[in-house]
Amino acid sequence: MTISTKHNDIETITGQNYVNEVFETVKKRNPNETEFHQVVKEIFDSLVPVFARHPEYMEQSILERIVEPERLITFRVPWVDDWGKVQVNRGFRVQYNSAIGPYKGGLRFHPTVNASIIKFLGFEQIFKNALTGQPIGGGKGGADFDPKGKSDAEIMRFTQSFMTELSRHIGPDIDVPAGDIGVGAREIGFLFGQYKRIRGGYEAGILTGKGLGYGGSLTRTEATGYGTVYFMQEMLKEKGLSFKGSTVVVSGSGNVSIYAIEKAAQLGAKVVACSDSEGYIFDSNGLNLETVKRLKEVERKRISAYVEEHPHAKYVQGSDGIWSIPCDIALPCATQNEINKKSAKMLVANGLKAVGEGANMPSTSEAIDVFLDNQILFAPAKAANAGGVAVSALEMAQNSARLSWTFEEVDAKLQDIMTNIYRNCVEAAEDYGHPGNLVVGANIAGFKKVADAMIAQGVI
Ligand SMILES: NC(=O)C1=CN([C@@H]2O[C@H](COP(=O)(O)OP(=O)(O)OC[C@H]3O[C@@H](n4cnc5c(N)ncnc54)[C@H](OP(=O)(O)O)[C@@H]3O)[C@@H](O)[C@H]2O)C=CC1
Ligand SMILES: N=C(CCC(=O)O)C(=O)O
Repeated sequence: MTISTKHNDIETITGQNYVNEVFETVKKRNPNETEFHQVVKEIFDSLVPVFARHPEYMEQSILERIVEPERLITFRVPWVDDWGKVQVNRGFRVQYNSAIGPYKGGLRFHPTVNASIIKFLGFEQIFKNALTGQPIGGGKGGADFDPKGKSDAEIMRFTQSFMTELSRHIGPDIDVPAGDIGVGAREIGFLFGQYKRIRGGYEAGILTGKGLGYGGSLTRTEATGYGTVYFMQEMLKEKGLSFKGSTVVVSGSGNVSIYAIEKAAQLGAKVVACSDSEGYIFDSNGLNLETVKRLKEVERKRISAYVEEHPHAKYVQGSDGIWSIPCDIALPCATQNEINKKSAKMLVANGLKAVGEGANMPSTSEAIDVFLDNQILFAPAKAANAGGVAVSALEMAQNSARLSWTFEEVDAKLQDIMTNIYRNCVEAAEDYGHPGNLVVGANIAGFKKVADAMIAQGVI
């Protein structure tokens, strides 16, 4: 069905004109949302060659539809701190796109969370989830709550208040949240308990990243970090490179970072540095991961405490400085825009061979240009870090079937998924005239799957 649109002379409208026109509308409709604009521009620019071959997407105004969330919910989150003082935070959930499945995406608790952050993460999630091959749509949520320094009791009271509101909008076949920055096993547990209390029934599939004792999946904790390394392994292999014997720098020291370090080391790499939001550690012998895990996952300490146990190591204040350390492979696994143009140039000058984005949008667009212009192997976030949400979808499948797979079974599925994502990105890049550019490949491969489903389902 061809719907006539304002583009009545489609043949003269190039894909770039169409993209530019819609992007201007996006900026006007979403003023000052810089992170959201950044991710939209990257994805839109990748899609230009698609419209030349598929004018039907322009005729159906697919960009105008896909960039506008199906709904964005904000809500008040009141809670009482340990001194009896009432605190108020703002909660969000963007239910971005359900063309290929229920909304699926993490929850981020961090003081910087706002509509722009949630929409950038949610828009990115649509295409990431499509790349996994799993039946999951795109969503994301969170709150401007800072978990750092809060007691377990305060975390519980905040998450219970947050879920009291969010529970109105989610369900195992509607919207399934999970973890992200500031939302780990502890927070997921409290969220699940409150949801179960409100629902009055046991809906295991309402959240993923659950504890193993109440419906969680083996390998989910490791999945994002492992998956990033599995994706990189595919990319390196094609160039005769490997993690074995490579020097690696990994930013962050949270869930994604820790398990990227673990898998890289298992493959024979020497991981010499990691960071947190206050600074980074450098250990020329290779990081002692057991120490990092205990400091971060058990004692909830700053990464600076590492040097008290390993005095030969160095702690430097300021997390940005980590990119001055010479390495073969950089794995940014902390947060958005952590690698800028200056850091990218420094990495390249120091002998960088490959980048794997474990975090969401960790490289600025200028940094990506530096990597691609210097033929650095670049694994973009929506492809490289899709292992987490992919195993979340496997957790949903296990919950639906009321069974549990072994660690090895899930890990094998994860490896297959990451290999397929890599192949699909390579093929899409070649097919649309950008061989080797996995940014373009990932965006096109993810977009086409969602766009075709949207067209099949009519103008809704
Ligand atoms: N968890 C998941 O399943 C997935 C997560 N991701 C992405 O991976 C990244 C890390 O997430 P995750 O490991 O889950 O989160 P965690 O909260 O477990 O860890 C986040 C890490 O990044 C650091 N960090 C956070 N904000 C900043 C900042 N502004 N500057 C420097 N460092 C910072 C934190 O340091 P500090 O402790 O000092 O705050 C911490 O070391 C995020 O971009 C997330 O969106 C992507 C796919 C899946
Ligand atoms: N935070 C995540 C994981 C989302 C999920 O597992 O639903 C991401 O893909 O960015």
